[in-house]
Amino acid sequence: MDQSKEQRILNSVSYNAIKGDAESVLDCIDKYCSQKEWAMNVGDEKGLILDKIVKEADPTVALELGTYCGYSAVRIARLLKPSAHLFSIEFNAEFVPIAKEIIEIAGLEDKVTILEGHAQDIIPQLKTKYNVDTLDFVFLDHWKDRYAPDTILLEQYGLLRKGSILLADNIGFPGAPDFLKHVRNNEHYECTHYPSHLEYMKAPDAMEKAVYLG
Ligand SMILES: Cc1ncnc2c1ncn2[C@@H]1O[C@H](/C=C/CNC(=O)c2cc(-c3ccc(F)cc3)cc(O)c2O)[C@@H](O)[C@H]1O
Ligand SMILES: [Mg+2]
Repeated sequence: MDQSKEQRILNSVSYNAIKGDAESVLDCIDKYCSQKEWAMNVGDEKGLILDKIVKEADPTVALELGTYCGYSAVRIARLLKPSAHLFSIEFNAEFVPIAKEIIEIAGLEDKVTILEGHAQDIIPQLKTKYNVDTLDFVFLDHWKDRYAPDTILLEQYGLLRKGSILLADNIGFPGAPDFLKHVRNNEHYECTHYPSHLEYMKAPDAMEKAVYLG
């Protein structure tokens, strides 16, 4: 059976990236997806905004919703301090092994745990099953209509603390209007908008940072 696009991305990383070098893994994926096959990685331009916010947050415990091929997991994990950890939730069984392999090629397998399943099923288990207290940073990049309900779940399960930083991709396109409605004009959040462009394209996109105020 033909390989999937995600498998071809892994092949390219496996063949071209320098083992243990996270930057070379990111560069390889960005090159492949801008020159060969577009894919929905956060990409190099919005990736710089992600880097900035992760450095600002300097999280001990981080969560990502929507691992996909692991591009943003590598992007985030490469910036984590030694004691820090990233949990990344992904429900597509085809993507999980691909992401695991890409994270391993980047040498970041000890910093990232991929939790296979639906976010709405796993978020309620983070404290009990994964020993999480509260989350310092959350990157939302999964189905756009899940951003709002899953943010509410994070609140309801006491996973956010004063100062927890949420960063959401694709606020411009495909858009996440319910999420924006939830965090903007909400006294529990302080929001910042970051205009940018769609990964590997000229089309406009944006990211939104929402700091939980408790
Ligand atoms: C509740 C739940 N639980 C667990 N995993 C979950 C989950 N919901 C989704 N996932 C997982 O996360 C990824 C899904 C990402 C969705 N991202 C986008 O749709 C997306 C689309 C574009 C785009 C832009 C222009 C176009 F013309 C077309 C598409 C750009 C983007 O940056 C995107 O992120 C994917 O790996 C999926 O399995
Ligand atoms: Mg995205």
